[in-house]
Amino acid sequence: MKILTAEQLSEADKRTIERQNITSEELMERAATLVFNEIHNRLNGAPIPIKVFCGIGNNGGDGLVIARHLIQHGYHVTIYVVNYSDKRSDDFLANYEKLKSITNDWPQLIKGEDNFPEINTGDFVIDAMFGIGLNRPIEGWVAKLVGLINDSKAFTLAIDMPSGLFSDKVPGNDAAVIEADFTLSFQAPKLVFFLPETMDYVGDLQILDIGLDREFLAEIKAPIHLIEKVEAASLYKPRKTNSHKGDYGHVLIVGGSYGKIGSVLLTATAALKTGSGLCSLYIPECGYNIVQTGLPEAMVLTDKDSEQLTTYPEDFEADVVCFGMGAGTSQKTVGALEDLLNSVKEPVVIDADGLNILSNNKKLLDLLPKDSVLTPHPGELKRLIGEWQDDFDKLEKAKDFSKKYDVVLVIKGAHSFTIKGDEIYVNNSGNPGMATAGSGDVLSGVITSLLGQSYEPLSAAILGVYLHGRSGDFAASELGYESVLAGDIAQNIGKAVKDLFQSEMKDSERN
Ligand SMILES: NC(=O)C1=CN([C@@H]2O[C@H](COP(=O)(O)OP(=O)(O)OC[C@H]3O[C@@H](n4cnc5c(N)ncnc54)[C@H](O)[C@@H]3O)[C@@H](O)[C@H]2O)[C@@H](O)CC1
Ligand SMILES: Nc1ncnc2c1ncn2[C@@H]1O[C@H](COP(=O)(O)OP(=O)(O)O)[C@@H](O)[C@H]1O
Ligand SMILES: [K+]
Repeated sequence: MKILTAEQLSEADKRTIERQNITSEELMERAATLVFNEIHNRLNGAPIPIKVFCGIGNNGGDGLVIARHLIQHGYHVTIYVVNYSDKRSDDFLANYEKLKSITNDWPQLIKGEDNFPEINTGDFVIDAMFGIGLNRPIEGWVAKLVGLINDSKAFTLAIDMPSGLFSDKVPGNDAAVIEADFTLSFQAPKLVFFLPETMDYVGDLQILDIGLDREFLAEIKAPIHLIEKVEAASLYKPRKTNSHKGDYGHVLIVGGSYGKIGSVLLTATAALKTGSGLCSLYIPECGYNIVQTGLPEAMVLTDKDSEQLTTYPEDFEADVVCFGMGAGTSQKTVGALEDLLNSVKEPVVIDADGLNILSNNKKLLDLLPKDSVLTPHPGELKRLIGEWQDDFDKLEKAKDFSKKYDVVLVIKGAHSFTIKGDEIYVNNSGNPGMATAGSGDVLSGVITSLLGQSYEPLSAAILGVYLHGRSGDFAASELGYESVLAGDIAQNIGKAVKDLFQSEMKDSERN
């Protein structure tokens, strides 16, 4: 799904109005009625106090339409107009008029702190103050109202965007932003919904298809995509009946050191579980018995050093090589990575200490084969590309890095970002149960396996990140977040792959 900017969405609104020959008021009615339907489906007529806070632009207009439908369906609704300016939009005014015929309870005007209502924990608050039109931080008494709503702990539903959040920049440190429990957003997700610095304001997210012009949406150039099941399934390559293990790639996992052999075991398990035909490991000698016992399906070669990697087996023929997990960063191991990069010409996967070695020895970056996949978590990324000012700056720097070294970057996190040049793919699977030791090692195994199965590097990274998250979702639905271990993620890869072609998740599997 395309992630769009405020400008692109406003343009889509305009084109829709032209091509569908409707008024902007009709489009507002359509969009806000869909929101009402969602609320009605969930509340089912419950007599809880609903407080709708409307701005005076079109986001406020949406709020008025939602409130009108709620009143007509017998809900207990109080409407507040947050009168931060007198420049009311036309569609706001039209819907303000419409209220007259359905209620005698006229909206309450808020013009300052004296007009603030009491907001109780049990209230249901609808935030329709600002949407994509916000062009400067919320200030003064409106900021105080945002604080009051947040402090109330009332369940808060944001319409289109939590008020105070911009679609294209991060709010300042003490900016007033609604902390929504749920956001119902129109037509397309916005990037800030997924960035570490802003995602917490959004709560649970649902995108409503409000029927904006299909042709325009298809044509629009969007360098940022949200990856969900349909997008992941479109990348999947089915196995052929008439095939053998040689068709599915021989992966070589290089890593491990004394006390950190488990990491390579996790990576190799994940690679085999993702479908690699053959899996070999190159590890220090101390790991030999551990790996041969823990994973009899894998083959093991050992370094001459018993505790750390010092070389790379140059004449070994693998389809793809992955380097780094548990390897340590000793000078001898730097040499091992240098040997590897001097002998391998196909894209490699570099993770963990492999990334740390690259950060400490920047000249090695020039040796990376084109389209190699690097999978840093934010700490490793910082060492690789330097500090950033905010998440938008981070993405710019990451794009520059990807272009400079011609590599695919996977920035891991609650939503992992896969970056190649100017293209960004935001993952939407996974859960906090995956914040556990070794889950990154499993991801490297999945991506390496897909590369070995002839997926293009970018596709291997996008699909690998999605499948890894989905495997974590299956693990968490069975075990609960706290009990998910990295090995459980690897054990559930098969379910994640099967699930690509199953249409609906059972509720019990939802996270
Ligand atoms: N136009 C359409 O066809 C549709 C628009 N929709 C709604 O329209 C919203 C966008 O509406 P608007 O463009 O009217 O903008 P908003 O309602 O988001 O904001 C209102 C106005 O407030 C002013 N403003 C911005 N920041 C301010 C601040 N910090 N303090 C005081 N005033 C400030 C701006 O001039 C802005 O236009 C969307 O988020 C969505 O909710 C939906 O109804 C779907 C269809
Ligand atoms: N809250 C979360 N939601 C979704 N995925 C998560 C979450 N926390 C961690 N993950 C995923 O788990 C993995 C953690 O990797 P990493 O930080 O390298 O861990 P380790 O070094 O222990 O292997 C990443 O793929 C990341 O995207
Ligand atoms: K809002």
